[in-house]
Amino acid sequence: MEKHHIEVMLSEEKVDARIKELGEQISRDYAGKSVHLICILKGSVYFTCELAKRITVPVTMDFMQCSSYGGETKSSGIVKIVKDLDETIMDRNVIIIEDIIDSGRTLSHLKKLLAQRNPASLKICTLLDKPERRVVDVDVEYVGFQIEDKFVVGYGLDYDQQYRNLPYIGMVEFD
Ligand SMILES: O=P(O)(O)OC[C@H]1O[C@H](OP(=O)(O)OP(=O)(O)O)[C@H](O)[C@@H]1O
Ligand code: HPA
Ligand SMILES: [Mg+2]
Repeated sequence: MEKHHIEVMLSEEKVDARIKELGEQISRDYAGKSVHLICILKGSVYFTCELAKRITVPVTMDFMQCSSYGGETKSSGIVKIVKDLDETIMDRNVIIIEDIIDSGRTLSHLKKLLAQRNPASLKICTLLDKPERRVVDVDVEYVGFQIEDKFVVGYGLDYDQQYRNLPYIGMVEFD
């Protein structure tokens, strides 16, 4: 890893307050139904857990893992499925939960893959969106924050597997 330090971009209070709002919005949108949250490992673990606590309709969860970044700050462009879902999503109201949409490659690939499995509905919820970096277009229904083009860590996001446990979103500044 290059020499770097971390600066706060979004405080713990801001992130928590926005997740509460997203939970309330999802609860309203799915009133009278249940939701099946798909947590994309590893980055979205923290966000998925906090969001699930703020949703008031019945929630079930499953986990999937893709990888494209490895130890780099640039996507390799190849999305690998490392772990598939345990359960069927057929006829369920599925929401893919992501920590960040950057190039859009991961979510575009996942949305196509999951749409083929006949869910009742399929939406995407991401904590962070970096629109400037988009290479592949993807419709995202729920966005926590739009951010500038900085490599960010914390709240599940890593730089070479470090910093996931920071309770805020920090940006990596290279010294
Ligand atoms: O829009 P994209 O350019 O595809 O980037 C977004 C994806 O990259 C990160 O995952 P990563 O592959 O680093 O796995 P991780 O969650 O285990 O860190 C992040 O969690 C998203 O899944
Ligand atoms: O800014 C980022 N930080 C960490 N992981 C990422 N994966 C895509 N973009 C990022
Ligand atoms: Mg990563």
